[in-house]
Amino acid sequence: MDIPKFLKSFKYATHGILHVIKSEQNFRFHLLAAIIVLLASIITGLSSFEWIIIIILISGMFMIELVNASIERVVDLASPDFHQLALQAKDLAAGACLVYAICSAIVGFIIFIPKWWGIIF
Ligand SMILES: Nc1ncnc2c1ncn2[C@@H]1O[C@H](COP(=O)(O)OP(=O)(O)OP(=O)(O)O)[C@@H](O)[C@H]1O
Repeated sequence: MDIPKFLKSFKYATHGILHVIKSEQNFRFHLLAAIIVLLASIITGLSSFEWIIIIILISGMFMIELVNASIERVVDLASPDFHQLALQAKDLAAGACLVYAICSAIVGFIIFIPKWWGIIF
């Protein structure tokens, strides 16, 4: 196994994540939302299964935002001028992020609302 090559791939991946944090406002918003959800999870007290769901949802959101940012860059490179297919590629990727965000919010409500219900009422 080529260990230096393996370690370099971590370096490149870290560069990609740092770049997207610096350049993408949406990613920073999701980072803030993830911190709030993690704090709420700690304060609320979740089961192991619920923690697994929350971690999958948060990491999934980051993954899809990274893929979306990647698609945006490839589209800008391939089609700097207006093109209907460029528009569709970017809108489809943005749509994928929206579907996942809505799904995550619904699952979050299903986990948290019953736990908070007893505290609030
Ligand atoms: N080359 C293009 N041809 C046609 N439409 C485009 C093109 N580039 C962008 N668009 C349209 O403009 C929208 C916004 O594109 P933009 O590149 O600004 O991405 P964004 O979603 O605002 O993300 P970011 O703010 O991170 O750049 C796209 O979703 C698409 O509808």
